[in-house]
Amino acid sequence: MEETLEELFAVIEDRKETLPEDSYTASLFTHEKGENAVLEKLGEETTELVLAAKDDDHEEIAHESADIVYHLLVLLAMKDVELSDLEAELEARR
Ligand SMILES: N=c1c2ncn([C@@H]3O[C@H](COP(=O)(O)OP(=O)(O)OP(=O)(O)O)[C@@H](O)[C@H]3O)c2ncn1[C@@H]1O[C@H](COP(=O)(O)O)[C@@H](O)[C@H]1O
Repeated sequence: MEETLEELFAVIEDRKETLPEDSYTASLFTHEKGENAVLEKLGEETTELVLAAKDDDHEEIAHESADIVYHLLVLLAMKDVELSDLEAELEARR
């Protein structure tokens, strides 16, 4: 899991740097709505996760959770927050 998150975050940071035209991630960094594009996605997907949880739909819960984690990592990269900052915060709570 940790490796998956680190690899995904590295890809996101690369997309932020290189802004390929065909990249969904890059489109979030260049969106005309600015950071609101990713913030809106996080809001929508959180609502979808709540509905999936209410339905006890395990597959959908995993799907929406993955959407949220991905968009959360995009937000961290957008705000120049490192993955290690998130990790340190979680570690401090143990
Ligand atoms: N993990 C993701 C990822 N999760 C979600 N998404 C995109 O996020 C968008 C979600 O928006 P929507 O909710 O409107 O899409 P949807 O499928 O209709 O929504 P649901 O019904 O599924 O909730 C879709 O376009 C997905 O393709 C992602 N896009 C990219 N990644 C990762 O980012 C990497 C780089 O991707 P690119 O930037 O596209 O090259 C990929 O290799 C993946 O590892």
